[in-house]
Amino acid sequence: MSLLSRAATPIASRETSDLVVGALLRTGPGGIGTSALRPAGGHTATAESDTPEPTRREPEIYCPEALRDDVALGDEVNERLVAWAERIGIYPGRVEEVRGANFGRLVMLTHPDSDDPDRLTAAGKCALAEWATDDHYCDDETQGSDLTLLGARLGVANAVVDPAHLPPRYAADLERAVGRDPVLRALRGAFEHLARYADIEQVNRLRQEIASLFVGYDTEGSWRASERVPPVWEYLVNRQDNSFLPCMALVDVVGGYRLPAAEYYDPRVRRAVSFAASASVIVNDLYSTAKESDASGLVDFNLPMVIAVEENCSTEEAVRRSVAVHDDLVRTFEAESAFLSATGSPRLGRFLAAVWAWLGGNREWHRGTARYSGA
Ligand SMILES: CC(C)=CCC/C(C)=C(\C)COP(=O)(O)OP(=O)(O)O
Repeated sequence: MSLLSRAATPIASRETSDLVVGALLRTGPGGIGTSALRPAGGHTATAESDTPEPTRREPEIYCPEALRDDVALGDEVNERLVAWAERIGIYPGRVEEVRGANFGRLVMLTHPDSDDPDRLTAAGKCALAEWATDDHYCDDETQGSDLTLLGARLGVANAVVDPAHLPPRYAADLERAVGRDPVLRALRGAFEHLARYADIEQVNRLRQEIASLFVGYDTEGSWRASERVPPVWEYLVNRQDNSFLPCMALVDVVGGYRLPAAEYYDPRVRRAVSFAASASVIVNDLYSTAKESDASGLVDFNLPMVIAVEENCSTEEAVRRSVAVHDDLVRTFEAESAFLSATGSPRLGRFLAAVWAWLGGNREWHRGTARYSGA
């Protein structure tokens, strides 16, 4: 769950948990669910050794392809994001890891309807600030995360995202807290940059999505603190909030138009986009599972893990079932958004097409980022 190596508490709460979590821990990169995975990079043996390199595998999922891959644009945005991260102070001393994660590539791939580096950088800063909140507050003890402080920190972070209005004396205290904490500065800075392109309705929309994201972070912290593996339904409820929805919510901002609130919050649109959001983050679960079971035997939550625990099945089978959940979500989004596009406004059609494109770019980024491959 973090960009960086971290220490977390092993989780096991049900009778089967030790067994299943143990099985998950024994699986290394490329090891989990191999029969549900397909080779992506081929199988090679080096000249120096007859030992074959581990085959890189990736989940065979139902997902659109990325609509563009402009490496130069992605690099340009990435360098701007890395420079900003350094300036603002997130991930201190880990600049190369931030560069390798290549969040610039993520926004280039997921927003193919803009080639404006500044717009893309604004969206990238939002994503990076949201990720930094997760890593620094929730997942990475080497970056100061502390479960006992999580709720309080997220409360202050939310007061930066949705600015708190305090009596002057206390407002100064809040400002000092922001000055001390790079995560808070990143969240504020990202919103400032975004305001060049987002109107007040779009800014408020993002605030709301981030509030839900923070609830998701808190929920995961509670599972971890209580060493409780949630049932699958509860995991999926949380993963809808703790998802890439805040990124997807910006597709119109980056595209240079606005989907009005009446359409964005239409329950039928909300439902379709929520399916896409859940699918986007199950992709993350599928690609980051190996990273989340690190060599020191630590494990984090992901869909294959909670399915394996609840359904008492092998990790291979749990990956297969997770892929099936993912594919159902994508197909449902595809069908419902096709209907909504056919019957709704041209803007809605454009927005839903952009969410579809976002899914394709998201998977492409997960395929290559050093955040998950360690490349
Ligand atoms: C960009 C964005 C909304 C990120 C915040 C939420 C987040 C970190 C994810 C949705 C990814 O999930 P996870 O916490 O599992 O992340 P890692 O796999 O550790 O990168």
